[in-house]
Amino acid sequence: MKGTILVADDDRSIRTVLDQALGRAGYDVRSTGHAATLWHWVEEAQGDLVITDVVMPDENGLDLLPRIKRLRPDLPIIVMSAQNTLMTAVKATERGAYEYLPKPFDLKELLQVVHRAMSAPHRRSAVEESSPAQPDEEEHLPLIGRSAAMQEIYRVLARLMGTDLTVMISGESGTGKELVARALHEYGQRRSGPFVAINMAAIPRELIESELFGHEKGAFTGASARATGRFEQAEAGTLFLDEIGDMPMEAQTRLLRVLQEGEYTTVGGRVPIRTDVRIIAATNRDLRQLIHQGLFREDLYYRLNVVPLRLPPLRERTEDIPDLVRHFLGAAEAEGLPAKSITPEALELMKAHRWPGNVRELENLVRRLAALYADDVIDREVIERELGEPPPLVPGDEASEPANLSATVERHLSRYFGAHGDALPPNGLYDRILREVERPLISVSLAATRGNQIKAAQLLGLNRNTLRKKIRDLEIEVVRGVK
Ligand SMILES: Nc1ncnc2c1ncn2[C@@H]1O[C@H](COP(=O)(O)OP(=O)(O)OP(=O)(O)O)[C@@H](O)[C@H]1O
Repeated sequence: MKGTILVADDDRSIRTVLDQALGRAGYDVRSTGHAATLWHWVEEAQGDLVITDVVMPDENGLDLLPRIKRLRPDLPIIVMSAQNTLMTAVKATERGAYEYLPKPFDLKELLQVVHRAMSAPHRRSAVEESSPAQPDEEEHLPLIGRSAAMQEIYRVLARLMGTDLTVMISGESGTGKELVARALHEYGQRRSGPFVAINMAAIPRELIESELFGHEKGAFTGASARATGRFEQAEAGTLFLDEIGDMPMEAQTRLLRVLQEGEYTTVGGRVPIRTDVRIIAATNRDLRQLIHQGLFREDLYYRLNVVPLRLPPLRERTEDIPDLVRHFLGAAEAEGLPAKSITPEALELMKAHRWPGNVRELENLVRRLAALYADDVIDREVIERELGEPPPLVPGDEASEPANLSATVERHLSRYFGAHGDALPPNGLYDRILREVERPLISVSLAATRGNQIKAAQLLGLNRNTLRKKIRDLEIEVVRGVK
């Protein structure tokens, strides 16, 4: 036997699955539906690893964790939970869990974690007994969403909690980059220090260096007095550098030096100032592309990209929309706006929307409805009116409307299959069909924008260079100024 695993979960089917899978993998398994029995086994010095659920009839598994850790600090514990909030992930990690797995979990992944835990030299997990990150049950920085994508983010955040690592958050505008940066700070070691945010895109380029590092009196025209910079303000805390891709080259060079040497000088100053600041950067632009174009320093990129964290756009996690809507409706109510509910049909319609502005767009819509809409129930018609049918790409061109576009694809497909009789079509169908759809889509967009590739890229939600490449690859003719 490779060792004994103690399993606690009140769901019999999960116990059965784990019994079988772990047994087959060569482990001895003891399982129970009660926290008390698990605790009893642990007290008796049984088991080499614990896998526990959080909600059990007699006790919360998370409350058991510190007790187990105190009694047997070397016993690794894997926590599984269907609650799937950031708080559960954070608490499990904070209380010494070896790993946290949101339910439903992938059995293969669980087995990998078990093998890892059993073969790792049993390190004592750092249990923060004295200062829990967030003593209250309520998350005061609520990150909403239980989709697989968000759960992965919670797990990374929980793991980062005990570290001071530099994090690079990427994601479209409005996906929650700043919220995640704040959560990293609030649940991290520096939570008693300041959180200072600066948006590179919002500050005139020539002022960025002085904003970041401060300046001496007379350093430039208009510098009538010495001013502190964000680095100084963030001392012993976290500095959030938003839209880092918009940072001018000279400022990048200066920032790189700070990251390498841990000190900087103010603009116009000579004396090096030591700094102790954790950096979190964010970008909605493709930094690799900026590097390629010579607009971003590659060495700085590697310094910042220690832990990359990608926030998915809302359209990739539409299952989170109902929770988000309820959350924002609740927030509006807490601010004194009338209570409202929303119908399932309205939510379905919202799930079908593309949300180019991501969570921010959704939040604004819900707030607007909470404030301005008279009825208590938000139904499908309201959402239809608010989100509106997207206008045809080319006004008057029916074929370019999305519904007709999919009909066109279907027509193409049936023609395609028809041409091959009963025989299967040749391989590579997916790419062929995509090319067939891509071509008219790009041509129509270019026609709609009179050949303006920047506007067409915006319309399509494509990067300008990606569009250019596609135009070249698909040999699309661009006619300027003609509709
Ligand atoms: N998972 C989430 N749960 C709850 N609220 C969210 C979530 N993600 C984003 N929000 C809310 O959406 C709004 C936009 O989020 P945030 O400002 O963090 O996005 P961002 O990615 O930093 O945007 P930008 O790139 O435009 O600065 C905020 O009001 C934030 O509270």
